[in-house]
Amino acid sequence: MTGPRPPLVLASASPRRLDLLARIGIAPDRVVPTDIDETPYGGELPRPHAARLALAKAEAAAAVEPEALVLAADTVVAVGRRILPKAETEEQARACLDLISGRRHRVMTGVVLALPDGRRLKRLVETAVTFQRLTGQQVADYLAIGEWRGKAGGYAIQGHAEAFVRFLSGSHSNVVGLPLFETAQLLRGIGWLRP
Ligand SMILES: Cc1cn([C@H]2C[C@H](O)[C@@H](COP(=O)(O)OP(=O)(O)OP(=O)(O)O)O2)c(=O)[nH]c1=O
Repeated sequence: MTGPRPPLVLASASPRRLDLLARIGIAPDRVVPTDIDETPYGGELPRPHAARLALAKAEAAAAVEPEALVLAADTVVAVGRRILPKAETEEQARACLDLISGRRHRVMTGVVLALPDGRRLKRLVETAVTFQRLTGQQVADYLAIGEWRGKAGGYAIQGHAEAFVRFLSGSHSNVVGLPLFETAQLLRGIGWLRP
């Protein structure tokens, strides 16, 4: 990147993404939450869905911050071709947990870096996760804690649900909401971060 380094804008209302970036020493200059419709299209597959929403968030923030470097992401939990919701009710969270109990599922995050020159750099990162088979009591106890609220797939690996994870293959930070290695790679690639 030639010339002065543009400010970094995080296009996300998620405190997790801010925390994740802080872990690798990155503090965005500004946070611009976006409010886009996150409803999947009929028959939309998980990967294109995550990629589409990440780009939509990036474009929404870039429209108000055209001189900035905009980082956006969207995290989706999928069982096969099925996209699980971001749990807003206990019933939704229970349905998600019943589906992923004892079964391998995938967590994918679309990441988009929007540059002031109009370029859009994209990554799609996938992590495979297998939970132990959950007992009715474990589900009830987990629901009572409330950590599922607003989380894709009805759980947060960075909390009590980590105790259910039998197997994980790929990026852990990707499950929390932002794959740090790939994000750093994007920022290094444009010279914003030192290689
Ligand atoms: C699976 C999983 C998801 N999540 C969270 C990450 C994301 O914040 C959320 C998925 O929703 P997102 O739409 O990706 O993000 P968001 O709504 O929190 O923020 P914004 O749209 O403004 O960018 O689920 C966890 O925190 N832990 C987990 O283990």
